[in-house]
Amino acid sequence: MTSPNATILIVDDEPQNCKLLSAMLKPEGYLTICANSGLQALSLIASNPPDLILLDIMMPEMDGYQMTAILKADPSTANIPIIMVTALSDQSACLAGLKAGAEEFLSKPIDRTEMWLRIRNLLRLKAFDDFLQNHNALLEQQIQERTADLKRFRLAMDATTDAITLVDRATMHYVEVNATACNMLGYTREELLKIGPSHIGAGAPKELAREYDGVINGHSKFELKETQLRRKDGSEIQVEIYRHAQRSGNEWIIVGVIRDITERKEAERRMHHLAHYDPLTGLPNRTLFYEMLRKTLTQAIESKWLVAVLFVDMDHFKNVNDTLGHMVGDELLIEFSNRLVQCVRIRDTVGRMGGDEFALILTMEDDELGATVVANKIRDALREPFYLSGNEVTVTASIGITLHPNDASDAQTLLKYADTAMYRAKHAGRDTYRFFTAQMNVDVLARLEMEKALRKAIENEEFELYYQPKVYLKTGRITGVEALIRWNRPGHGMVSPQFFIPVLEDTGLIVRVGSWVIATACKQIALWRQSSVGALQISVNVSGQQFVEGDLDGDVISALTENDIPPHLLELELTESSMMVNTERTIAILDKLKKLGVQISIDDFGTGYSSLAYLRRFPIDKLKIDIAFIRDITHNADDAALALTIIRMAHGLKMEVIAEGVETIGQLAYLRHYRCDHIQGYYFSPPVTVTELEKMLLSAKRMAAPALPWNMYTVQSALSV
Ligand SMILES: Nc1nc2c(ncn2[C@@H]2O[C@H](COP(=O)(O)OP(=O)(O)OP(=O)(O)O)[C@@H](O)[C@H]2O)c(=O)[nH]1
Repeated sequence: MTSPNATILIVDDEPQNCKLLSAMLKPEGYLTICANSGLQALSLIASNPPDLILLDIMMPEMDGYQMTAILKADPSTANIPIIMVTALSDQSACLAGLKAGAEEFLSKPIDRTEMWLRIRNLLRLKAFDDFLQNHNALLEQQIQERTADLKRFRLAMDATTDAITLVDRATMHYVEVNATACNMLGYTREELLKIGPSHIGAGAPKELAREYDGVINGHSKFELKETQLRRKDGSEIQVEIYRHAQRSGNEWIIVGVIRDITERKEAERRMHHLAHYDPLTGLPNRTLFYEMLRKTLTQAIESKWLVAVLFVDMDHFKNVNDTLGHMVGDELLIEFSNRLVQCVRIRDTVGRMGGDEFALILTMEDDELGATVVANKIRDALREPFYLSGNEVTVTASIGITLHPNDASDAQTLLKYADTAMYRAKHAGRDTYRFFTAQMNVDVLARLEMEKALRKAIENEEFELYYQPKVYLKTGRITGVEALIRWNRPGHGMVSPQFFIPVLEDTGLIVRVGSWVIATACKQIALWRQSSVGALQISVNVSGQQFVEGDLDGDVISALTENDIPPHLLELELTESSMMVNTERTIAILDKLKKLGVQISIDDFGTGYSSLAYLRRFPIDKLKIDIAFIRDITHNADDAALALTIIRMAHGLKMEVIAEGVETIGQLAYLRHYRCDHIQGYYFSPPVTVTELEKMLLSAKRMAAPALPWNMYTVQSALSV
């Protein structure tokens, strides 16, 4: 402070001296305070520090030296300049004053100008000193704040889960890295600060420099890049780098925030795999298969290749699931897919379309023979049994083949056509292949048309029941009838069940139609009971789907109660294969109905599983020998032997036997001879309308016993061979 109104403390035990000095200073604009002793002075300084002290040396109690020493020892007063005022003229007193810490001294008598000059200079120095001290304190505070900031920043940098790196564009070296960067890359900080991003596989130096310049020049202000980095141990790490440029003086610093995305990438890879591959077999799923087929077709058009799509469906796979369980079914699907893969070349594709359906893409340079070769290869590969959890299983497959460009040129149509051709192979008896033909398309459309018409037929009640009599061989009398559905399709006349039953089965409509048959048959039983026809048993055919998807026991029970008829007048005819679906449930339903008194019969016996031992689990009253064995019974020894075995075994199990499709007297004679219980067939009557049947019943039509022995000798000699 140089302004004259600085405060000056005058310390002198002589009040006169104080007054004199005050009088000298006031005109210069200084404020003065006086103290008569050292102690008073110290107390004044403590409450109101002056800018300068004029201090007498010789004072009682505490002299000027002592007071100076005290003030200079205290940091809060050390910078107050002290001028010692002494009457002593010797040099040693002055030096002692300076030694004690005083800045200046004045000799009495005091020269006004000298005093003014000294005071002014000391005040100037003090002001400068004060300024320096303040400035230093400020700088120190700033440094402390910066250090704390940096510490916080470092802590934050090190605490983040992202790696942060600062690269000097000029040297392409790291100039700063956080702890996460070190952990992520497996280097120490010191090691990283000696290298640059190109050392850890971020890119070739030139390429990286180009990228950094792009960031610097603002082509991409913030740039996000997915890449791989190499750890110190050589392992790779998937990262996402977010980069931006920061100017630092004349240099550019590239700040990189690096995130480890290895897990995310793995999850993405897994999701992609799940979305495109079948988890059971590991084969491409339907989605990926389509994609691959589309790509193959594009390439094939360019290269003028032929492409074949094969649709492969296992035959009767459901039986494996139902008899050996789903786990074994799964095992079979895996093994089956392995065999398919082995049947094709590496460049071909095998995919799983769902369930037991697989599809293949084959590219061929010449003709469609290649497709036939593969289809046969598949069939041959399936000849060997599969060994699944201790079970030996043999399966066959039905294969549909379609060709590009012959049949279609887009993936969807090709696959649809291959599927259609596969169905044709199924209908042809399975274990075979079929090429798609234009006629198949026509058939498919006709089938769709029929499906639509059948839905309408259910609503409009266009179905009718015909009845075929069953004759008891001991009496020749009609003891029951089989209800056979007919469809009186408007504009088409009577449609044979062989055309529409498979469509009802495939579409699931059989469940609704099956219920209708049961209800209608029961109504008819009731009507006959009330008429002169009397009690007559009707058997109805039941589909496996009625057990699984329908409410068979509910349908039967309500039809019986609504019409108030004794349950034994209703017989359910089931095929062997329908009993193999969901066996436990089927047995439970049949047991329930059997307990009520409903009769159970096995239809088409001999064509399916044909294990009597297995069938013993079911509550069966009657077996119906399939028409296929009856047809040639009189001249085919095998058929005759089989029919005989069935009759004997069934009787052994206390079941009755009925033969269907009996058309000739020879067949009748054979069956009667070997004690078949009932027959049904054109020999006695074809299926007829209710009216015709009623006529037959009322006229008590019966079957005369054939005159024996009708070519029985031929049959017997054939059997004895
Ligand atoms: N074990 C197992 N079974 C499956 C799987 N996916 C579907 N299925 C079963 O596969 C069967 C497919 O049967 P379908 O093709 O309709 O009939 P099928 O018995 O093979 O008879 P056809 O094809 O007419 O010869 C059904 O019973 C499904 O329940 C699966 O991943 N594992």
